[in-house]
Amino acid sequence: MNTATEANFDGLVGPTHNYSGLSFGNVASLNNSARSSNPKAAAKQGLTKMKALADMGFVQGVLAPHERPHIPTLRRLGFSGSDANVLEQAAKQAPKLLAAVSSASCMWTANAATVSPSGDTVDGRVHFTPANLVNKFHRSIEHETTGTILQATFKDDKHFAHHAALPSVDHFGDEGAANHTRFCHGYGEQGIEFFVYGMEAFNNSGLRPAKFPARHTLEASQAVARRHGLSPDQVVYAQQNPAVIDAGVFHNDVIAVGNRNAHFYHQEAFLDTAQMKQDLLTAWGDRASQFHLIEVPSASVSVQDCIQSYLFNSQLLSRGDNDMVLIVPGECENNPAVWAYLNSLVAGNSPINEVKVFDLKQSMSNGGGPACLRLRVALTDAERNAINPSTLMNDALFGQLNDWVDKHYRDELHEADLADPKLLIESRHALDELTQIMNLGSVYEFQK
Ligand SMILES: NCCC[C@H](NC(=O)CCC(=O)O)C(=O)O
Repeated sequence: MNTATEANFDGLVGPTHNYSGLSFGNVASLNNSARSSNPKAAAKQGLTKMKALADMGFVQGVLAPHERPHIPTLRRLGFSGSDANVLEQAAKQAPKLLAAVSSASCMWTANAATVSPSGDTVDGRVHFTPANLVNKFHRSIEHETTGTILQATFKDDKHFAHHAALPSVDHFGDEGAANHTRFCHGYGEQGIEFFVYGMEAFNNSGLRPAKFPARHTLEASQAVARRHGLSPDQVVYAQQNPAVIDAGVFHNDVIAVGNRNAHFYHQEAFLDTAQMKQDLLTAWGDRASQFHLIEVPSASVSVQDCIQSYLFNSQLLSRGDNDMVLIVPGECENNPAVWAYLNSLVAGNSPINEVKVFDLKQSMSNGGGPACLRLRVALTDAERNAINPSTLMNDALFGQLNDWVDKHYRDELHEADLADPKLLIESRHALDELTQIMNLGSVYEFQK
């Protein structure tokens, strides 16, 4: 029998993880700028979550971090000389630019790409489009390396199709799977791909947020759906409520999460909730009674509580039919309204039967919870067997990566440390070794 499963590929936190306040519209990023970070703890918190999921029986992969500070970008922007000179000049003349090219933001792999499983695509392959992340300069430099790492992980073109990112311009602002969910009966069957956008680029009369940017456009999602060869009647689009973007919900995965036959979302998440429900149920077809719309009312959990706790930035994982576990960050347990809601949810008769809490404080302080840290890839057995096996989490890889973090990572980093030429050298040594551990080949510019 062809049993398909959902794999989660988490971003391994890079050695330059820091808080620089780079993401306008992301409340945690802005509130924690100027704080010092702990890259070693950040990487270990992520590894602990990955290992726990692997131990629970889920297929768990690892995506390598990018080379940071990114000297090639600084050269493109006019800095020259040796790498040490480039760094020194940038630190002196444009420290905020240096912070931007040093961010470890590629750890949030929900934003790495949009993935369409083979059950949904016209050619029966798994399709990947790296997200251009054009709305934030520090993230707009990720997609090329992301594409290279995805290709080194999902190598076999019989099974996997890799596209380039969409044009890097606001009209096609694409934040990848942070705004994309798939509903299905079994992971190998044809599913419904649900794309959520912040605004329409080519329709000036459409509603838009006023204070914070809409990072993702409808036109970007439509282009991804065309490229991936999705069947139009299996695609649903919905606009995010501009008011929640203005409150700090910069990605839809801060206020909704879906899996198989369950959509778990906040009452205020969408501009037109009734339409969203109707469109999903129409696409689902018969057996509509098996589709769970779990709407959390504002009276139980406010939008502010969603943003503070990251209740919906959780991983909704299937252990079997109608049996799901929700992976939430520690902040949910510390928020009385959210914790009370979660306790009533698991006691009720939704498919969500258990909640597991993880400490991801280092990532959360930049606005990244459990769901931001993972890219979901539904895979058939044949596709799973075609993945680079050195990227899959198990006891051996967990041990190796923890030792590697202990050897190379600092336990304190301030924005000012980004100018330290030793940090650049340390990071390159670390990544060079990582490409051997994970059998990636030469994926970084400094290796070429
Ligand atoms: N899906 C979660 C993404 C979080 C990410 N934060 C950041 O890039 C903050 C980086 C900083 O401020 O140092 C973002 O906003 O895209």
